Amino acid sequence: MLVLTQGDPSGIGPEITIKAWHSLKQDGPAFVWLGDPTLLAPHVPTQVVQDITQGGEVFPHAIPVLPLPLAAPACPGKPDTRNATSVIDSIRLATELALQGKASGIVTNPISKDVVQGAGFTHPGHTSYLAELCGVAGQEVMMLASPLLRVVPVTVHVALRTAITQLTTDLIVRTARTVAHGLQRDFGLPHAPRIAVAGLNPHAGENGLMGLEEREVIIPAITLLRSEGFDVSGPLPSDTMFTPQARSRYDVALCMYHDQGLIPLKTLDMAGGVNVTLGLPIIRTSPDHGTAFDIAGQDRADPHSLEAAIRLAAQLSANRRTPA
Ligand SMILES: NC(=O)c1ccc[n+]([C@@H]2O[C@H](COP(=O)([O-])OP(=O)(O)OC[C@H]3O[C@@H](n4cnc5c(N)ncnc54)[C@H](O)[C@@H]3O)[C@@H](O)[C@H]2O)c1
Ligand SMILES: N[C@H](C(=O)O)[C@H](O)COP(=O)(O)O
Repeated sequence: MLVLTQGDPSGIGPEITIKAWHSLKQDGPAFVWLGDPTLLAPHVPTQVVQDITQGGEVFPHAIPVLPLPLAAPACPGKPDTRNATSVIDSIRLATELALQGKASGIVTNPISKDVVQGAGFTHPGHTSYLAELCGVAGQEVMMLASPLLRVVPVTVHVALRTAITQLTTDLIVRTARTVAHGLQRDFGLPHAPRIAVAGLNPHAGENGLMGLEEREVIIPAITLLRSEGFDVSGPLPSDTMFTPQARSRYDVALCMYHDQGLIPLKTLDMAGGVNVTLGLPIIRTSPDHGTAFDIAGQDRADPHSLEAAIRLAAQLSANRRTPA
């Protein structure tokens, strides 16, 4: 049974949860909502459950809820830091259920990083918080996966200037190892994952004419990974590595910074994209988008990325239980 966190109650999480439930209620995968039931009712039937195992029998006719009350009423589009504790508790409690083996995985509705950080949350988002809760801090990797493309940013939620200073051969190597393991264990890739490594600079540095990071940082990482038997190509010019022809030659693109990977992923497939955290002892996915405060409460949110996240979490969980 999957657990779905409530996310920021003023965002589109409640709306896309309701829409996803209508799509999944007959054939699943089923989930239990961990949040304030007033966010869903009266728009949709809900039923409080005492135990996550009761979720399966409830799901076809109501959203099963593990209740977690908000501190203040949620107003769509107007986030309230008074609810930050409830937002964070939903993530923490869902993680505990997964670590105890009671939940097969967790799917997280979007949170607003600056709202929770305004309440003292010190992480840049779910990913590092989940790693801390799971006791694997520093081993987490963020992947955005869709049927059209998988991207992994080696540096993530930091300023671009900081990302460039954070880029090291060791970080690229460690990230690639985690990605290869996750693609084989959780995604069930039947072959050695083909990893395409992006350059950092235009034209991948043009042999040092436009930057030295490829020569001094990225190529040494590729060389070391190849010596360990990984199927790695690059450094590739990132302006041509996302064409259909180029994408057919790899299973995942290792990108040097957040937008280098997330722009092509969300441009190609915002509805089918899913955020997956690799390197954790639990399964975690989330939609590839955020809280969309600008459209919250207007019945305009597209639920497809959340539905894809729920389906992928169920698939990854099954693959982890019965490895190929
Ligand atoms: N997975 C996550 O928890 C996650 C992901 C990205 C951003 N965020 C957070 O969300 C907040 C807002 O971030 P942002 O504005 O950069 O990104 P966003 O994804 O919330 O919104 C960007 C644009 O895309 C639209 N959009 C997003 N999801 C949509 C959907 N399902 N249907 C229709 N339109 C959709 C929004 O209306 C907006 O115009 C920030 O605080 C950020 O930290 C969270
Ligand atoms: N995938 C989102 C993005 O970067 O656009 C999100 O911010 C990820 O952050 P967390 O899953 O760590 O909250």
